[in-house]
Amino acid sequence: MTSACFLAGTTAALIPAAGSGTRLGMGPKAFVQVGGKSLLERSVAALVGLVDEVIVALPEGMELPAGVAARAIVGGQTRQESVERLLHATSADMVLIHDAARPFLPESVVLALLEAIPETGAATVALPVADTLVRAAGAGGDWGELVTREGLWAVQTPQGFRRELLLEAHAKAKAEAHAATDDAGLIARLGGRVRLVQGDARLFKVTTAGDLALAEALAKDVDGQWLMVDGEKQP
Ligand SMILES: Nc1ccn([C@@H]2O[C@H](COP(=O)(O)OP(=O)(O)OP(=O)(O)O)[C@@H](O)[C@H]2O)c(=O)n1
Ligand SMILES: C[C@](O)(CO)[C@H](O)COP(=O)(O)O
Repeated sequence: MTSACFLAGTTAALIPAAGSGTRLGMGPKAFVQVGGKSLLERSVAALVGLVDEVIVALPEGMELPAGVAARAIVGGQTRQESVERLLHATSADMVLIHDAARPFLPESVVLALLEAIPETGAATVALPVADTLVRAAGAGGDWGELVTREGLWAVQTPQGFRRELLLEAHAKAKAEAHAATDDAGLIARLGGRVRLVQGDARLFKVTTAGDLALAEALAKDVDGQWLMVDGEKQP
């Protein structure tokens, strides 16, 4: 039984961490460290204790850092393939799919997601878009057309599912050679209801160097490494 106790049956956290981090350019991104801990270590630590097991998909030839409370499998050539392999590596009733690249995962968000899954069997964290959006003109560089942000949400992870439901959606996507960038969309494309759960700005995905700088700063705060002088945080 999960310590969260929202769900009947067992729950597994499945962490796709087999990416090459091309846009960051520092090698396998899950192993990049912020504040002395890898993105992977931070993502696993945020889930251990809230689920019954944690499984990580790693690049071929790589191993989990010592002390990480999870087991590892070899990931696929795409995130979609890595998740499919993770789904087949567990018999849990419910699964949480969480990018290792989103290392700052508040417990409150995990609990809210776990509570949302039973209604439809599929839920994802997401944030309402707060910026003005524009579609660039041509190859980019110039303002093209305004895109209304009304009703738009930016999808984050974790995403939570009845495992059988997501297995079926992945199988259909594979049979139809449909490539997707996330998992909830695979359920929605088949007409399944997906609950949107309020995410958190701290759940940003470390994708580029700018994100890494933000992650370094947040890691200091999260790890309580800020020096406080007269009530002010000092870097
Ligand atoms: N074949 C892959 C590709 C991606 N991922 C994982 O999926 C998450 C989101 O992917 P992304 O942020 O795009 O990571 P990368 O693919 O490593 O980045 P890039 O696209 O810049 O190469 C990451 O935790 C990444 O490790 C994975 O498990 N298997
Ligand atoms: C799954 C995801 O994090 C939801 O926003 C996103 O789609 C991953 O995209 P990436 O290009 O694989 O980083």
